[in-house]
Amino acid sequence: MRTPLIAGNWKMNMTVSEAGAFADELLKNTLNESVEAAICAPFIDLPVLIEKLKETNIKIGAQNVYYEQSGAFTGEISAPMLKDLGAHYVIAGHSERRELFGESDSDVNKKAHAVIEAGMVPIICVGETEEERDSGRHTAKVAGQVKAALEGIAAEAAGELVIAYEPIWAIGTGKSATSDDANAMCTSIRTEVEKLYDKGIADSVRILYGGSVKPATIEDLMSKSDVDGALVGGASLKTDDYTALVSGAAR
Ligand SMILES: O=C[C@H](O)COP(=O)(O)O
Repeated sequence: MRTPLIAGNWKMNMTVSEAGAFADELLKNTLNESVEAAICAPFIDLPVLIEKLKETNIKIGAQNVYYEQSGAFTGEISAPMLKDLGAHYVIAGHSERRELFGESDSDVNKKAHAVIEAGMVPIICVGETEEERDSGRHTAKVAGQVKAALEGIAAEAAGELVIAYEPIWAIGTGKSATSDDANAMCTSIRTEVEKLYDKGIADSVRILYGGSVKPATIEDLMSKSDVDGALVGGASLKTDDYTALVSGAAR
């Protein structure tokens, strides 16, 4: 049985003061404990979140990482730095990074390796453009991204992974995939993982859907067999919506 996961992705939002205030507000709410809750925040917000939420089960994650351990890489943050800080998750290959910052499948794979080697869990993002879906290439595109991201990842680590299926056309647009379409893609991702490893690993990998998920849509998504939670952008920025998403993800 896979534990449902709601991972907020704050993207480039929230100053340190705002992050601190969010944590203080969140502490007043009761989060459903049968669901794993995580917040992936800008690097500068991680210390305040980790400190303020340390008595809770909420896991804190980063939104990016550089795959080298240390060295002359001005402006970058390494996986060992994030681990030392207390991060649990690191998003790798979000479509905004792929599209706006030129991140390749190979970069995503190196990032996933670095995160695992440092003892954290990558949330690997995959997803197709609207044009790829309209032309029927979405399944192949996503399978290719999964295969490339998992290249060389050992079976022991693979079962712990989180993969987020985020159709690019549904991100921040208010246009969500139907729960059936989301589930069909999550199923095909699980099938790809089974091809690369085995059924046991495919059954334990958590696969999230992302793209305009709101408190009003989470229950329908979670009623589907292969959707294990959501990676949530906009709706994770308000404590009450975030709390409602966690409640709605309970099975
Ligand atoms: O990582 C989260 C996704 O990009 C979804 O963002 P959104 O919920 O604002 O559409």
